[in-house]
This record gives sequence, structure tokens and C-alpha cells, in this order.
Amino acid sequence: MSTDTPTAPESGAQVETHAFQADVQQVLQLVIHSLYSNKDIFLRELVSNASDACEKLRFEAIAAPALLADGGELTIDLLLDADARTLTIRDNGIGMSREELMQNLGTVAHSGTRRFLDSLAAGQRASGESIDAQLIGQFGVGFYSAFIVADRIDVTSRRAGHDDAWIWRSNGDGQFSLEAAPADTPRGTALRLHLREDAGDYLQDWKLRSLVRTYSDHVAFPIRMAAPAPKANDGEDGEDGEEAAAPALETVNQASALWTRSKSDLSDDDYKAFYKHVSHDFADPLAWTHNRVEGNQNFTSLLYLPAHAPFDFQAGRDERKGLKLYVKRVFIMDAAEQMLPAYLRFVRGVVDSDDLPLNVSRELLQESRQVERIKGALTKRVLDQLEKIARDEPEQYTTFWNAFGATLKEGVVEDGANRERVLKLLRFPTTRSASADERASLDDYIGRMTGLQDEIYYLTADGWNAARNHPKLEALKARGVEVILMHERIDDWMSGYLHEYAGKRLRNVAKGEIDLDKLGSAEDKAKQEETAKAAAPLVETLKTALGDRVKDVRVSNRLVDSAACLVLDEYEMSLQMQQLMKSLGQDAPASAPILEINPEHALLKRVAAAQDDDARVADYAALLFEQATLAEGGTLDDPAAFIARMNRLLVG
Ligand SMILES: Nc1ncnc2c1ncn2[C@@H]1O[C@H](COP(=O)(O)OP(=O)(O)OP(=O)(O)O)[C@@H](O)[C@H]1O
Repeated sequence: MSTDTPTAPESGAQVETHAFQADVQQVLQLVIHSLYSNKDIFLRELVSNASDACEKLRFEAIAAPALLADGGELTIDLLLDADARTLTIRDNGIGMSREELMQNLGTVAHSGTRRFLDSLAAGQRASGESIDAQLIGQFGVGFYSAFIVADRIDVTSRRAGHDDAWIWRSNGDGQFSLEAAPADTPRGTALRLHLREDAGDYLQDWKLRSLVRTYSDHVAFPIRMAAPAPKANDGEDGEDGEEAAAPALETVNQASALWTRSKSDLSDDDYKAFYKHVSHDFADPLAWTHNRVEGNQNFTSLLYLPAHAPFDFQAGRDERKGLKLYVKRVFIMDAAEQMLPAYLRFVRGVVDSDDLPLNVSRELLQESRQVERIKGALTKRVLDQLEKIARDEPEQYTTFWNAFGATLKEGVVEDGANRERVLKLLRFPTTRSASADERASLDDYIGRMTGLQDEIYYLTADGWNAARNHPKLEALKARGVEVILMHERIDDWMSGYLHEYAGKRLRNVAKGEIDLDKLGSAEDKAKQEETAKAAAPLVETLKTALGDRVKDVRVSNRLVDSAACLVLDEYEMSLQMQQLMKSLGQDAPASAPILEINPEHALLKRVAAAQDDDARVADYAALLFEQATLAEGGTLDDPAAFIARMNRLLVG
């Protein structure tokens, strides 16, 4: 068997020329520019493609065993020709038909690359230099990375089960050609790279071996290279080399699926390299967990936590590719959606089941009780892992939290069964934090609760400043009571599902009444009652002035420095949520809030003094209501009227 690609067809064979889709040219330029200093990655990408091709063939052969008939073991060969300055990466995997060559290599078919392009600003697109390698790496540049080291590429391929074979050629300048390949072309794909002047390193056998060991050792198929030739018959080869014995090939990688190997055989570097293979991330993972479960379910899982979020991560709630499902070492499909709950969609890795049928379909996965059990076990693993990091490596946990904290919060809503465990993992700033980044866990908070406090207090607001300066915190702050500040978008939604943690009730101080009696002294209570009594006429005046804009007006026990605030009943939807729903064109239950006032405040004293002047009282009342709305992060129905009113009072 020849060790190189088949020769070009005899002259006269028809060669068609096609133009690349416009975007391909851009991708090529970007890849070549941004990865120039990172050339080595091309080999990892191409070996990865070859390995995918072998996996695809093995999968298709489950239903059609004949596809495997004409070849022995599935392998990936790296063949060097120093004289011709070529490196050939050849696999006997699934191969590509003529249409597939056109589609896969001539257009930006790969959704990751597409998204990458879409995410670049037009200016950046034009000048590839400004894109950093980290960024491009998150998308997996795949085949096009070959052009970093090659100025001409010939791809010869025969699709498994097809009689015809094709050669795709391009020098990356906007066009590619297609022609028929000789009939004896073996199954699979051979990429022959004509190396650039400055890529001569890759003609060195040791260099390739070391790259394979570093990046592709874990690839499950043998990666073979020519064994060192015996010195004896040097220079004896015939001119055309036609009868020269093909050098024997030897396997240069471990060639066993990494997750099937025992933990003790694997180094951190092995795990890290495998992570890069499955995730297309350039950076190292934050942590991993590798387990084999035996019993009535038999499966192996290797799960990774990335250290940073791909930058289009949040957008991808429904597009999840993180977890690969294997059945008895055969790759079946990307199945993160079936195997992990959505709030853990940042997890990357592999699950290999011994029990699922090889021909399992997506639909079957959805209904399978076995899958349900695996999903439960994986969820537990990830939560265990996170707990461990949170406990033992707080700095690492902060890195994790910064990347995926908001995603994890979805678990409070989504995973009722594990709610307590998810809550334990959450981190929030509190009224004791100097900045939004100074966060505490609920356990930290409970540990700091004062003797009389038996509930966990939190406040939801739109933004850190709105939260930390919120009027509703005043009385609690004055009493030295710590309050958790939930200031992110998702918090308000999540807070609907916060009921209890560690046997303690979670209380939103923005809603309902809080019983400050147990936090304060008896004198406080007496004073409060006295103030309320004295302010009764003022309360009535404001109620009349505000009409149905409020459900009620009452004297507040939460305010110290502010004049007024708005309060909702405990189970009502927050003002922010109401506004959000309205902005999405949905009907929000428009519940009028309660206006709470602080009669000790100078402004309220003025209102009391102006009781006989109806017009003035009306202005004051509206202003109090509007101020309180703004403090809540709300917007005003009629801002111009608000300004006019304020000016009247300022001037008058
Ligand atoms: N050796 C190969 N054998 C068969 N098909 C291949 C081979 N190399 C590439 N392809 C096909 O070309 C397509 C495009 O390859 P490319 O490497 O650009 O993207 P990808 O592999 O889909 O993405 P990624 O590298 O991010 O996984 C692949 O999806 C695959 O269908």
C-alpha cells in the first residue's frame, strides 16, 4: 500500500474551479493572522477532524456494517515528504463525497465559525490582526487552520460506501478546484499540506511526534508515523520510488479513549489536553471530575468546569454542545441537553454508557429512564465538585462564579430537588460589602446573624447602587442587621423561588411588612406606635391626594433618612418585573403599591404644615410617590409633570 495520497488523475481529467463563499476568505485571513504565533494548533485541529471522521464511520457502521468492510483498523497517519515539503494527514474514516467537499470546505458551514464572524465588528473583520487567539480558539477554527502552515492544500477523499473519490485543491486565494481522484483511492480523507517557507519545522519527525504527544495523545485512534528506517539501504531507492518499500508505521500516541484509562495513569497535563480537544478552549480548565459508576447503571463520566465563559455563552441557552455521549466507546452525539440540566450548561466533557443501545436516538434519550438517572448522577457530581472548590479553593471558586454564577442561579428555579444545594453555592454582596465583588454565601450570612434575628433578609434591586443605597435598608442598617443585596437581572426572577434555606425563612425586605420588633428594643416599639398615631391625619391627607395610585399609605418602620418608599405585598410581582413584562408586551398584573412614609423627615413635616393648601399638598404627595418610584429603579409615567412639580416646590 502506498503511504502517500493517490497521484493526480491522468491529464485530461476534468478540473472544475469554484469560488469560496465570501466569508471563507475572511475566516482564512483571520485565522492566518491571529494564529500565526500559535502555529502548532493546526495539527491538533486536523487530527481532531480525522478522529471525528473515524468516529462518524464507526457510528454509521452500527446500522451498515458493510461500510467498514474494506479497511482494517481505523487509523490516522502522518506522512512526511521532506523533498516535496509536504505533510499528509490521512485517515480511513467516513470521508467526504463531492458535495461534502464543496459544502464543508468551501463554505462557512460550521456554526461556530459563523457565530464567530457574526460577532466581529465590521472593522475587526477587515483587519484580522486585532483578533486575539484566545477568542478565535473558542470557536474551533478547524480545517482552515491548515492554511497557517500551508500555502497549498490537496484534500483527497472517498466517502465510505461510495465508488467515486475526489480531490479538492486550494491555495487559499479565493478559489478551490475539484477533480475526480483515481479509482484506487482508499476510503477516508488525506490532506496534503504544501508547507510554507517558514513552516519547515513541521517536516521534522521529532517535532510532529512531540506535538502529537502534547496535544493528541488521548485521541482514541492510533496516530501513526513512519518508524525510523533501517540505515542499511540508504540511497538505494529507485528513481520514481514506485517499488520503494513503504516505511513501516508505528503508533505514536496512547490511542485509547482517555476516559477509559485509570485515573492513576493520567497526569494533569493529559486531562488538560483532552479538555482542549473536547471544548476547543485555548485556556486550561478550572477543574475536572473523572468517575466510573458500576452497578445497575454502568457509565464513565469525565466532566470539566471551564475557567471562563465563551463570550457568546449566555446567548446559547438552547444551543448546547458541551457534553459528548458515547456508548461503549462509540461516539453517538452531543447530548448536553439530555444529560445535564440547562443551568449546568457550562460543563464540558464526555459520558460513556455501557447500557444504552448503540442505535439510541435523540427522542429515545429524552424518554429514557436510564438517561434520567445518569442525568441525576452527573448533576450530583457537578454540584459536589463545585462544593468542594467553594470549600477548599475560594479563589478558584470566585473565578468560577464570575464566569458562571448567573447561570447557576437558574438552578434555583429549574431544579427544585437540588434547590438547597444550589442555594449553598450562591454568592451575594451584602450591606457589609464595600463593593459588589465582595460576596458572601448564605452560610456566611447565617453565621453572622445577630442573636435575635431568625430570618435571612435580602433585597432585590436593579443594579448595585440602587441596591446598596435603597431606602428600605435604612432601619435594618440602623439596627446593625445585615441584608443580602441581590442586584442582578436574574435575581428578581429567582427570588420568586426563594423560600427557605437551612431551616431559615428567606425574607425580601422590599416586600410585605417586616417585624422589626424582635430586632429592636421595647422603647423602639413604643416610639414607633406614638409616631404612627401622631401621623394619622397626615396619612389620611396623602391617601386622599394620591387616590388609586396607591393601595394604602402608612407610617414606615423601615426608613431613617429617606422620606418615603413603595412597598408591595409579599407575594406581589416586583415593580421591576412588572415593567420588564410590560416592555416585552405582556400583561403584567398592575398592582398598586403601598406608600410608606417617614413622618420624622423634614419633607413630611412640610406636608403636614401645608395641610390646608390642597394644591400644594397634591404636589407634595405626587412628588413623594414619584421619588419613591425612582428609588425603586422604576420609571415615571409623566417625567415632564414631575419636573414641573418639583420646580414649583423649589421656587415656591
Ligand atoms: N478528515 C475529515 N474527514 C471527513 N470530514 C472532514 C474531515 N475534516 C473536515 N471534515 C468535514 O469538514 C467540516 C468542516 O471542518 P472544520 O474543521 O472546519 O469544522 P468542524 O470540524 O465542524 O468544527 P470544529 O473543528 O470546531 O469541530 C467538518 O464538520 C467535517 O464534516
